Amino acid sequence: MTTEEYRAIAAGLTLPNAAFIDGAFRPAISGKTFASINPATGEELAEIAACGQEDVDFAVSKARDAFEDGRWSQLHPAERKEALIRLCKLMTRNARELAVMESLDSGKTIYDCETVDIPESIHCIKWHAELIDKIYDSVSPASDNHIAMVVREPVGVVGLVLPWNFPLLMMAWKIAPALAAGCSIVLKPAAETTLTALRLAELAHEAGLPRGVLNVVPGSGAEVGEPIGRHMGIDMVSFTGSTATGKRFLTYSAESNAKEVVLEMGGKNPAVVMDDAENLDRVAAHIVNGAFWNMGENCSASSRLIVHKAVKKPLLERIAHHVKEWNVGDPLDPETRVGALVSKVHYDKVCSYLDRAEKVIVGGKTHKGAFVEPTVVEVSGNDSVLAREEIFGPILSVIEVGSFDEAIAIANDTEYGLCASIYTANAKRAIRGARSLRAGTVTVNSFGEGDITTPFGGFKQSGFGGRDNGIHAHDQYTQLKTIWIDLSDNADEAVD
Ligand SMILES: NC(=O)C1=CN([C@@H]2O[C@H](COP(=O)(O)OP(=O)(O)OC[C@H]3O[C@@H](n4cnc5c(N)ncnc54)[C@H](O)[C@@H]3O)[C@@H](O)[C@H]2O)C=CC1
Ligand code: BAL
Repeated sequence: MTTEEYRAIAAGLTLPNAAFIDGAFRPAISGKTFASINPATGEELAEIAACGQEDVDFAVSKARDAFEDGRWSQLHPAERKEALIRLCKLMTRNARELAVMESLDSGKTIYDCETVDIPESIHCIKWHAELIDKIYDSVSPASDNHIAMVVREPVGVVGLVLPWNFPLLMMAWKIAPALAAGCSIVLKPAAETTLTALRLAELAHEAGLPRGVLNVVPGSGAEVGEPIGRHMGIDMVSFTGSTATGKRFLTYSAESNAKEVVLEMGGKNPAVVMDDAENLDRVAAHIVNGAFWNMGENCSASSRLIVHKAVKKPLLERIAHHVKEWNVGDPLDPETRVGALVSKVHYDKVCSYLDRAEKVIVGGKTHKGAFVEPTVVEVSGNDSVLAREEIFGPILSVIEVGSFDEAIAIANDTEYGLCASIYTANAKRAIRGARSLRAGTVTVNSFGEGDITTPFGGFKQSGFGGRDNGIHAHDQYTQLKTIWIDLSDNADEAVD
């Protein structure tokens, strides 16, 4: 496919612009709208329904009706599985359209949308669909006179609040296990990136998901996110986004109905390179990918390079070489590897960090239309603002160290604990490092987030209450029930 061909698809798209509630597109009850902007061009893509409290109330009541009457929650697991598999087929049939929509809305490269975001979203939904009729309950080892069943039940109506960096993929990470478990959903996409969420809800309806089960309510954090967090009719919230906003959901829960809260939040993820790391060229390629993939707009981005002084110079030379492969350009050009940042607001934030950079080693240029070159900066130490704060842009901060213990101490000297990497040829060091790094995912001699089979979430202020992905994701959307059955004939025994 060429850029012109992608542009032609973009020009022919019908963009969804209304809330999707109870199986139908609906304008906001207030009639208000907000503009959806293509960050690469600054052009308006659509006017989207700006929902508020009354739309959230309506969506929750429809989700509750759906949950209580069992049209999805009590459907035979095999039928739930079939509906989700039909959804995957529809997504596959519409994959190119979804990829172009995602790229236009977020500034992500069409290359990533086509090779990661859309196929991995489909894979995620399929994986959880296949799991539905394979997870089982248990019987506890109670006494001979009793039998105790430990069963899992769907948690009920769940609120899902999404970020803008992987709009469709984060939706898949959350709706797939929630729907597999039998929950009903009220979902808020980030205001910057609403299009694919609305289109996916429409496709789910076409695939046979009953009305009211998957509701998408676009709008701002204050007008839709907070009402979801505080809603008395929502049993659980799963959120991905910044740590500051994530923590608010704990307050919302405490001040409303003590709903369960699962938070997947920020990261300032270290990549530790020891003096014995093998194949520095390969290490450099991983570091560059970890730092600059998805424009660095990634909670798991390796944004801090903690490198032993013995290999710093050759490693930085190889990093500078690999950065050249990450060309900045039109997101709809299939050759582009670094697209636009998600918005002008976010671009300004990333630029403000660049302005504070003490020593730029590679990159550093910015271009109108929210483009920032992959940039490597050397910082004086881990106290530098560039080493401490989540920038969420293509900026890699380099910190020099002299020993393994110093490297681990600096790696752990952060409020975050989402991901970490260690590069070393020494097996003991690799294992000691992996055990000492306080992060939910540690990769050895590579960058990555695991895959759909492995739980994803953070330690410290990166995560709270549960994990996305893997079989563990089901824990978020189910609750345990004990059913204790008395088998005795004797009334006295029964009291025991
Ligand atoms: N961990 C991650 O994956 C992400 C981290 N971030 C970080 O957050 C920074 C700011 O980006 P934002 O888009 O402002 O992130 P955010 O955390 O504020 O937004 C995430 C979601 O929460 C909603 N939200 C915002 N304020 C809310 C509130 N008061 N109550 C309820 N919901 C609310 C947003 O509308 C969005 O749907 C980024 O620069 C980045 O550092 C942003 C997106 C994803
Ligand atoms: N990288 C997937 C999770 C996130 O960025 O929020």
